[in-house]
Amino acid sequence: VTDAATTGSGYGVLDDYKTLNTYSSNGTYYLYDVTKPMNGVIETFTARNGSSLPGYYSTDSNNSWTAYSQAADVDAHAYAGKVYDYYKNTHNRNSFDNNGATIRSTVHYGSNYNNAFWNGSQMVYGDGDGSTFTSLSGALDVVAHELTHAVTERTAGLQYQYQSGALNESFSDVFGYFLDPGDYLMGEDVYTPGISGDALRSLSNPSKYGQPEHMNNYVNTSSDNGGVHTNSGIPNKAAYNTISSIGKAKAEKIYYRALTVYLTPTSNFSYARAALLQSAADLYGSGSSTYNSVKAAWDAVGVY
Ligand SMILES: CCCCC[C@H](S)C(=O)N[C@@H](Cc1ccccc1)C(=O)N[C@@H](C)C(=O)O
Ligand SMILES: [Ca+2]
Ligand SMILES: [Zn+2]
Repeated sequence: VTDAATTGSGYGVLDDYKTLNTYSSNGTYYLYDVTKPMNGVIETFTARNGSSLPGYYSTDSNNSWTAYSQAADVDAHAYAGKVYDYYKNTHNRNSFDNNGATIRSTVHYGSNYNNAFWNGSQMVYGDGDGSTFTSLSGALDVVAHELTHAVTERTAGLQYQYQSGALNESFSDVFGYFLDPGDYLMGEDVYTPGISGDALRSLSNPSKYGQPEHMNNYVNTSSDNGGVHTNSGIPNKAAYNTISSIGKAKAEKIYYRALTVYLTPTSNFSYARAALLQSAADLYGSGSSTYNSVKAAWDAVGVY
């Protein structure tokens, strides 16, 4: 019996049709993408609403992934491939370890689970409860957020607490924007399916969703690892200021260089400003308008 890379198709969480890089073996099709360079693999599993990982390979009998129960699998797989392609094509990074590590996702994690995460080895997505979230892999910015945690872990290693943790969260949101640049919203495609126009967070208006957007409003708390999902509003706003003044193409180069060259596990907001300024100087010159825009972006959020 021949095993082979195949092309399937199906519908995502938003009922959107897409083709899929799959694999056939012994008459069964797998969400197993072998099309990436240097034998990189992207593979998708289902936890079948349990909590053991990775769970079971997502399979189909005829390579037509059209069941509603498969929509989360379809998007986790397709969007992981998109994020792989982004890091390779834009930053010449071959997977999160820059050495072709297998990118593994598991969907249908837990019951009514309103979150997604990187567990140090793989991405994990809940189905949501249908009110706060629908299946979280249905949003490209969510997938990019989670895979960027893997990149951060292998590079800056920003500790997931207090200011370094808020930076960790912010870099995941910012690369979520770079993958999904149609808006400055985060999670809008899967957040509150019954309500249109809202989002979990906004990079342009963090305060719209309860986040501070200036250092004067930094929230001192021990919950949520020191408010990592709250205080990320401050670097998120600085990122919006940067992107809106210098454009996406320059901003993504500066952010990638800061993350991979300068940031460290204990970097705080002030150090992130310095790292981004140094990256801007390296790439565009210290007297450049680009450099001055990054400076102004962080001045505006009160981080020096
Ligand atoms: C398991 C413990 C929590 C891990 C937090 C993960 S990394 C996380 O930040 N998940 C994102 C998911 C996301 C990303 C982009 C857009 C929408 C939703 C997140 O922001 N989770 C929120 C709900 C949170 O944990 O507060
Ligand atoms: Ca978005
Ligand atoms: Zn996160």
